[in-house]
Amino acid sequence: MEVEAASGGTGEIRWSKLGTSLPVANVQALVASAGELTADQIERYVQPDIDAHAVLSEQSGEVPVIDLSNLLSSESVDAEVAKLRFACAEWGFFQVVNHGIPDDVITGIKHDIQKFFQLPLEVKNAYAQRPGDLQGYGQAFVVSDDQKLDWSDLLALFAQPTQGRDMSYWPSQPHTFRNSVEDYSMELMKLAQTLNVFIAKTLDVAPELLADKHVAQFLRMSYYPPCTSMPEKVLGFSPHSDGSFLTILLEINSVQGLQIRRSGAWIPVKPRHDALLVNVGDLLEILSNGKYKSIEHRVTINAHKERLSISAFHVPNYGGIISPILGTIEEKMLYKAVGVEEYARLYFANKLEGKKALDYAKLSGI
Ligand SMILES: COC(=O)C(/C=C/C1=C(C)CCCC1(C)C)=C/O[C@H]1C=C(C)C(=O)O1
Ligand SMILES: O=C(O)CCC(=O)C(=O)O
Ligand SMILES: [Fe+2]
Repeated sequence: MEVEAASGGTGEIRWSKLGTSLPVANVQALVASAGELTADQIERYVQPDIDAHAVLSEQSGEVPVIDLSNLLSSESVDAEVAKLRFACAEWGFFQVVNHGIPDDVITGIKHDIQKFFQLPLEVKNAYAQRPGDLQGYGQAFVVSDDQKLDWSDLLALFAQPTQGRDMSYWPSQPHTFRNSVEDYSMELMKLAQTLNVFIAKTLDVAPELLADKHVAQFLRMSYYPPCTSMPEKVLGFSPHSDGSFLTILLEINSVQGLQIRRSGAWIPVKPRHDALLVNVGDLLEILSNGKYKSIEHRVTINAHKERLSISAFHVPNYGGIISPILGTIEEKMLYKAVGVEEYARLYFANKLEGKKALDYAKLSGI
């Protein structure tokens, strides 16, 4: 599909004006400059407690796998819905296979994101975040001069609804980039809506109640450079839960790095070339009254290989309100009703710290 090269988002869509991150060094350039990092630079990235001892690699193959073709077939739907319910309730993460996204769309986005991050810094900087804006090339969630920094760079784009896009942030190099992102974004919107229908089934609520929960889509393309000198001391993405309703992740180059927190341990997720990884976000935890948990996760860094991924955060309308829906409340309401804008503002105003943002929505007693 052709993407128009217009610039400027529409006035009523204010998603990306949610604040900004403090400017910090470009990590890819830091690594490419090859020289030893100064002690001050090292200090900004060294994490005090990575609990490497708590990594349970033997459980890495256990993340549930959901077969979308089984959900779409009348003979197998009930059994697959039960698997989906288990995945959302017990893991908060699942791999989706037979997701129906055409191979050329996946190949295109993977290729073009890799090409974008290979461009010279000055070319990428033409899309640098501007003050007050979440979108663009840079870093996120840096709110103070003394916090630990993540070992990664990112390109963040507001992708849906299309009238909210600011094309001045959409790279025109490689020349296929915009079309690849457009095609991938549209396919993911369809997938998210389909998943929504079945998530509603797992909660025994009418699908219409979830239909407006995936209206907007924000894309984060992450580049995690290798770190030869101290890979076990830095993190590509600090522990956090996603502020979205549902996140869909494509691991671009199959380098392992993502770990999810389960029973106090960290479980590495084995990349699967044939799957998309889906996770429950904070807003779905609220809507399901805590039946489904947005699970804390983090990204570790490889000593020799770069890692790339694209996360698609699906969220309701900016003006929407999320609260536990009837049918999910067994005894009492555990979360209060929260405005999506209100939650988004809170989420971006602070350093990501595990599931701390969600405390805001918790009613006392939990
Ligand atoms: C882990 O990152 C996120 O969860 C996230 C989510 C952002 C959002 C909300 C918390 C509420 C609704 C809107 C929105 C989708 C923006 C990340 O968003 C992007 C934006 C930047 C910058 C980024 O790094 O990821
Ligand atoms: O890169 C990854 O594997 C995960 C990224 C992530 O957690 C996020 O974008 O929220
Ligand atoms: Fe995440």
